[in-house]
Amino acid sequence: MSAQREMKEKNHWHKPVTIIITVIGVMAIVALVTVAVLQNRPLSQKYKYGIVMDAGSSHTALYIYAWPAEKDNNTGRVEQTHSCKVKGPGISSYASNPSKAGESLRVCMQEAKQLVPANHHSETPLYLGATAGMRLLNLEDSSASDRVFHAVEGALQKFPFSFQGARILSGQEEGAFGWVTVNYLDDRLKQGLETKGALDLGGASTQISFVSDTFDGSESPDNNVNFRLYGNDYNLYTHSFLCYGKDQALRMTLAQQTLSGPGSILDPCFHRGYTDTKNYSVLYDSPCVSKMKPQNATPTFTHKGGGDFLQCQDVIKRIFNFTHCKYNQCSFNGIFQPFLQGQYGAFSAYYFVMDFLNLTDTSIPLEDVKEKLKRYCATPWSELTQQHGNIKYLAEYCFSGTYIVTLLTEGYNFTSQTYPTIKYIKKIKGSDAGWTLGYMLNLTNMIPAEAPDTPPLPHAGYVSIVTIMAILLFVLFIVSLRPLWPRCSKQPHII
Ligand SMILES: Nc1ccn([C@@H]2O[C@H](COP(=O)(O)OP(=O)(O)O)[C@@H](O)[C@H]2O)c(=O)n1
Ligand SMILES: [Ca+2]
Repeated sequence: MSAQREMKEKNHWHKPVTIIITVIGVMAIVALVTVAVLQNRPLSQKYKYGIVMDAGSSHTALYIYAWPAEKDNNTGRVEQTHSCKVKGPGISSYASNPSKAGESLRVCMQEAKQLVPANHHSETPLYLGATAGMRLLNLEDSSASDRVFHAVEGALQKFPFSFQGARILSGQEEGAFGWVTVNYLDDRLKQGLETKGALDLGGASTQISFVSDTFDGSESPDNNVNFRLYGNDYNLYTHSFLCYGKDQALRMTLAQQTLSGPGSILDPCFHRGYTDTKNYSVLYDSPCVSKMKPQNATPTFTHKGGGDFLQCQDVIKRIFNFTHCKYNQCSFNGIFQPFLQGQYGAFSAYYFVMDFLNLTDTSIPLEDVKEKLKRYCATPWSELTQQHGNIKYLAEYCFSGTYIVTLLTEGYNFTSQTYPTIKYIKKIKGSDAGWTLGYMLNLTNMIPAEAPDTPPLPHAGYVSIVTIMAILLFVLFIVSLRPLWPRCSKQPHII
């Protein structure tokens, strides 16, 4: 009994002062770590928003983007949180009734109003960018395109967002911003990795954009866009072919076959058994073909399908001009193009068409792709309508698939060897591939020219080091109290 009491008395761990020191020590560590962690935690996830409307030749789409508020000029990733497809045709189709163009956007705008939190409305920028449909309308009748823009702007200003204007993008902008989008979403820009080329196929124009080591812009300055992003310089080659989107290319191919104004044509790009009566004045109502309009033609012609891939390739090739090139090398129509380099992302109609044809897998050899197209084009129209019903664009997929293969190989010079460098893509990490995201990133200065300063340690590493150091300090403190420790556990026996 007395030995036990004596031991208790000698055991300083039971002294109130030691207990108090230990408790204070533990509390100090907890407080220190808590303050350090809280002070440096990633700030709470408040978001900022941006809205871009893509007024394409065939339709308009609205995209909402969001990003963490504290990181807008830094490392945060901007993501597409919503998209809305406007009902009806593209705004350029409302040339004779502009107010309807404005009205058509209302449903998607209402949706955006619901989805962006109300307290963010006034600070959310809203952009509308128009592409080749409006470029063509502007060429054809600039006051009609002004009226469409006026109506569209009036409609968009009625919404509580920060409307930044509606304008036509140049072909270079459309190509370059598509390239920015693909490489931003792939995280290639921030990490300074080799970039991917971008291939965009629209209805009225098509873009090719890529970085080539053999291109410095001197040979063809019009095709050169320079960027400095995250501390890296990019010398981008880009070209937009107006009229070579798939809908205008179809018109040009039809125009090629109706130059002499026949009453009926057998078109190899349409299926056997397909027949339709078309209006000459409608077919030639576009600056892409208006000069080819046959004289003294009947008002209509019968459009019949022949279903022959190889012949279809031949008529498509006729819309490309390969005869003159004042540069070392050209794609077509006398346009300079450097050597193809690296990987490519092909989106918009490239994806829609190849997806429908089950040909998005580019590990399928090019020869097999052509073989499959040959079989598809030879499928009778009755068989196709039985299989698919009367879906939109069904009659055009033979033409569109053949056009894509011809544009890529004959136009841009992809070969059987380089075809697998193309990937048909719709989305990257949840955001649609297209020019809209790149356009917004540029206008909101969201991609810095220089690499942002990053903290020397990631947050988790920082927390671990603070915790370890605090525990170490406490252990050192306890060790420094050694003279106060109980002598030896065997002491009671000695006594
Ligand atoms: N589901 C869809 C949606 C669009 N598309 C096509 O994709 C193209 C989109 O072009 P766009 O309206 O952006 O036209 P541009 O102004 O970019 O030339 C059009 O040819 C549409 O017909 C498609 O094939 N399948
Ligand atoms: Ca487009």
